Amino acid sequence: MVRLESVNKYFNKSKKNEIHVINETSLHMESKGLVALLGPSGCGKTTLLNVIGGLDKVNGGRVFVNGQKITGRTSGRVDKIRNLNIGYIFQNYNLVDNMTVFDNVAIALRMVGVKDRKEIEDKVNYVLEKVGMYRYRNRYADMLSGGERQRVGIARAIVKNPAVVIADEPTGNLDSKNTLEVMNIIKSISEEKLVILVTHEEELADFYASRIIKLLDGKVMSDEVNHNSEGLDYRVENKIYLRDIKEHKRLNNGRYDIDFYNDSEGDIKLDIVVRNGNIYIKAKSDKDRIEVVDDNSSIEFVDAHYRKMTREEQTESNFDVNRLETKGVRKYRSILNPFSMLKKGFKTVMDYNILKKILLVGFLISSMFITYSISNIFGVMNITDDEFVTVDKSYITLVSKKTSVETYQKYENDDNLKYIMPGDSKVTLSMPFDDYFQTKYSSAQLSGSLSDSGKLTAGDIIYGRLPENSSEIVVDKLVLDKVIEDQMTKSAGYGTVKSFVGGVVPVTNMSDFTIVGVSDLKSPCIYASRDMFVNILANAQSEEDAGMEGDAAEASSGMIDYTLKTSDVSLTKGRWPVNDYEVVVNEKNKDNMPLNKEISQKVNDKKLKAVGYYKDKNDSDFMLVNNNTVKYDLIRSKSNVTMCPVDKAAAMKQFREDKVNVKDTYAESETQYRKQMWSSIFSTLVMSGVILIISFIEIYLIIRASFLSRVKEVGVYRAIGVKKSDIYKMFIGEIFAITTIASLPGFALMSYCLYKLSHMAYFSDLFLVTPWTMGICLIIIYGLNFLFGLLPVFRTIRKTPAAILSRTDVN
Ligand SMILES: Nc1ncnc2c1ncn2[C@@H]1O[C@H](COP(=O)(O)OP(=O)(O)OP(=O)(O)O)[C@@H](O)[C@H]1O
Repeated sequence: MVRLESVNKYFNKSKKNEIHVINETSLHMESKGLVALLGPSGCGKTTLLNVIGGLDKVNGGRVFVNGQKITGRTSGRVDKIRNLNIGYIFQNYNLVDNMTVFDNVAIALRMVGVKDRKEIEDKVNYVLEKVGMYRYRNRYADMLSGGERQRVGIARAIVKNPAVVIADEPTGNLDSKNTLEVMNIIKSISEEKLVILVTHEEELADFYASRIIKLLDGKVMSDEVNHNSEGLDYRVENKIYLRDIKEHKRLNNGRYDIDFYNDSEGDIKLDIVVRNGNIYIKAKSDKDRIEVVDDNSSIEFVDAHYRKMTREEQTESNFDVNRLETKGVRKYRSILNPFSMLKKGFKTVMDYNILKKILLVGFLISSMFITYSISNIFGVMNITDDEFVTVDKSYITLVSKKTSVETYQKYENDDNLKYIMPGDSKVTLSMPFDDYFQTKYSSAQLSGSLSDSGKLTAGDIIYGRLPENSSEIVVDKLVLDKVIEDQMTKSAGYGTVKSFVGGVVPVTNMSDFTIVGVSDLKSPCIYASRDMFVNILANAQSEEDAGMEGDAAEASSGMIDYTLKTSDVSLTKGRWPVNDYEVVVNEKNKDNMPLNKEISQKVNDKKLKAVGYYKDKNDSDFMLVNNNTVKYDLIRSKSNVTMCPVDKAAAMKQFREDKVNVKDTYAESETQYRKQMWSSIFSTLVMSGVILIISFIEIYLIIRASFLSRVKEVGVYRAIGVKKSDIYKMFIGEIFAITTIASLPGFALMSYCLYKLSHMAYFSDLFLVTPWTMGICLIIIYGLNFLFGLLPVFRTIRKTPAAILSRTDVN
């Protein structure tokens, strides 16, 4: 049944304090009988049992249990063999403290695959009754005395009816009465099974054992069949044998019948009072202690002489091993399924003491930190178009400080370009708030990139409609979004993008434009008719002077398309400037600007020719030229040319091949913005990184602290044969419960706050609160808790059960 072949075991091998605790031991034990291992303390008895029971590894030799080798095999395999074959009674009980007596015993049955509740109940109750613990079956193990715990440990070992029972000092903590009861049970088990017993009490071994092996310093000193002694001289302290007491006096006068037994020398002085049916006894000397013996007391008076226990009395034990025969096929089983795993996890957390519950606040805080940091990192990394895009996304820019009109005209006729315009296309149109008196003198500054309304289709418009004539414009939502953030705009009644539809936008020297539609093309554009571009560029504020008020907005050179003014001024002499480089000036200048003569003002390095005079009641002094001349003036005064290509990529390629300096405005502004943002992103990353690391350390420390107090529990579970996977499950369930109870609310709270913040203009770019960023936060929170939580479990569980227990053995 159990065979050891040249087994060697060392502790602290190759170190100064090396102990050769099992020394070349070979033994063979049959499938029945009670084998007692005797020897002085520290000679290696427990270690030998651990090796046989698969709780510890050997350094050499082989061990077989029930024909199966348990040395040199995986821990899972060893667990299986020992669970199905061995019942272990531990010297220090190894009960699971937070389980009831019943559950401590029942777990052994569940592990060998017994599922039927009734069967479990019958067997557990039977063994508990036999070891005298039935009435305590619902008590938690940590409320039991040492002797009671030992009896539960015995019940657990035998309940599964194992082929081998290993008993390490099973009676070490029992009084003599219980010792005999337990030994009688063990003896009756050994009639059918193999029991290996370690005991210090030689007389017990002599009486009960069928074979006695004596060990010394790890070696077998003797190994003999025990010719059992006749009787067991084992005095039971709680029985007082009255006939062995030397002095006996009797007082019997009819009314009083008192027996007095005394084995002490001194005087006995007592007052006995009987009153109202109660008996009061008072010792006259302080030294005498009085103990009342009644039905509930553990002391028993026996009206006989003490005698050794006889073989017949020993076999009187009515322990019936057959009642423990399991019905189904025995199988090494997991004791937890996903449901019970979670249930146990939540229960464990709920049962935490107050200190541990306070530690849970740490999880709450760290999950808040993690959520904050992750959302912050994503927020600053997530650069959206509206943060940097300033011109129509389809535009490219010809980079040139000064462009010649000839070059400009060449590109104007290029088939690859839909249209071009001088400068960077950015304009600012002022829309005055005329609706209310209070806001009359303020205006909304609509800054955007001038773009062709002809490109729009009805599907691009989210409010209003497409323009129908050249005085109607469409503004993109991106432009308006920036404007409505302003409090003044809101109080002027323009709190929504939609409210801008119908807004009137005056441009100096031109007739008013009306906003007829709002587009949503994520391009910051003001869409107007292409014919209007030159005049808008010449008369509207450019981006730089957008901040200035009033007249500063006027075209700096004072050159105006005469068609815009024909109704305001009257031509007094000459004709309108239909040809390029012709000009009509105010008649007050006629003396120094003679008709049909070149004047000193130049456009495109060419002198203008005065072809007429106008009269204006406002006494203005602008130069009226044709649209081309205005354009030439713009070309020469502005750096860069904005181009709208038919196909951006193809145009860029072509320009690069021709070595023309063009840039993809959208791509470049993105790169530039990213560069500019990097410094702030970097500092955010560092801060968030530090917060994350602090959170990780916090989680690790909390779980580690919590786990250290649990190492013993893990050792106990491993020792009684619970699968490694079940121990992982227990902790997974617990970590899941901790995370759900403590971290999840922290995450939810922080997500809610960040969500609110991210809807405020100032914070909107700082935090990204989307389902997927929050999903990532959750994964990180649960993932980290599992990782750090299972790390100490993993490190501990790799050790043998004996090694885990030896670290925590304080009993
Ligand atoms: N994990 C361990 N690491 C180092 N030494 C150990 C370890 N476990 C036991 N020992 C030592 O090995 C020797 C044998 O210990 P073991 O517990 O097997 O003896 P024992 O005969 O069962 O003693 P006792 O009768 O007191 O229980 C002892 O000297 C003990 O100190």
